[in-house]
Amino acid sequence: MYLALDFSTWNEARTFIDAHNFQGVPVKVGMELFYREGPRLIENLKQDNHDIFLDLKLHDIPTTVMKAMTNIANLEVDMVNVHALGGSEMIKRAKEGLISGDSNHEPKLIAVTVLTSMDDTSLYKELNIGGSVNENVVRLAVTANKNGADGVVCSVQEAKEIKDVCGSSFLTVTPGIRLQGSDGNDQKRIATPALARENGADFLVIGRTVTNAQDPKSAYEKVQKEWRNGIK
Ligand SMILES: O=c1ccn([C@@H]2O[C@H](COP(=O)(O)O)[C@@H](O)[C@H]2O)c(=O)[nH]1
Repeated sequence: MYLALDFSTWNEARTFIDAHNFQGVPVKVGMELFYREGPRLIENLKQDNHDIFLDLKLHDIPTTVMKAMTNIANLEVDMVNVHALGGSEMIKRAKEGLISGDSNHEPKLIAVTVLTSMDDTSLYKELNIGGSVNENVVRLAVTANKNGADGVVCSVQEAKEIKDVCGSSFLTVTPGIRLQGSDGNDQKRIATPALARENGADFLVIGRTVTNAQDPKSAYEKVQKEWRNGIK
């Protein structure tokens, strides 16, 4: 389970981690924090023994993504990602870039399918993309799988079908996690930790349910417990 460090500065993120005893938990670093703090942030988090999912969602021509991934590989994080919509060649080259880094520690390559902030209406009415979200997610997962990705970002709703189609070792990383009755915010495809468990998601990404909670530690533990044990 990755805690999304959606903060503007390392100082804010560290204050939150320390105040609520999240020392050493796996964390997800996104654009907001990385674009402010850069690679030294990763050094700081590694020194503090956090596993790191670097969520920069690369999407560019294959050569550019490959070269960027070579540099990212040297940060020795655990997981990185690209947008699957960049296509098969881009995904292949991203993997090549990760392999060709100087480090022996190769991060897992994850492809973002359809953002969890989108639903069927956003795809069709806004973007004129045919097919349901579910169909598009599964198709992108198959492309990612064929071209060397280790898994995908998807919603909990698609996790089971992706495992059926791509195999059980193909990873499903699922944001949009909410406790029963919590605000979905800008997310459209949300699900509880219990459903994530039922659908076989490998990793949860948990942000505002914890970071905006009155008692973040107890919200985190509730999510963790529900994910491990289901609702009892
Ligand atoms: O499809 C995606 C891909 C990435 N995310 C990221 O996950 C967290 C979710 O935050 P919540 O506060 O739990 O909604 C956030 O950092 C997103 O950038 C995603 O939500 N959906």
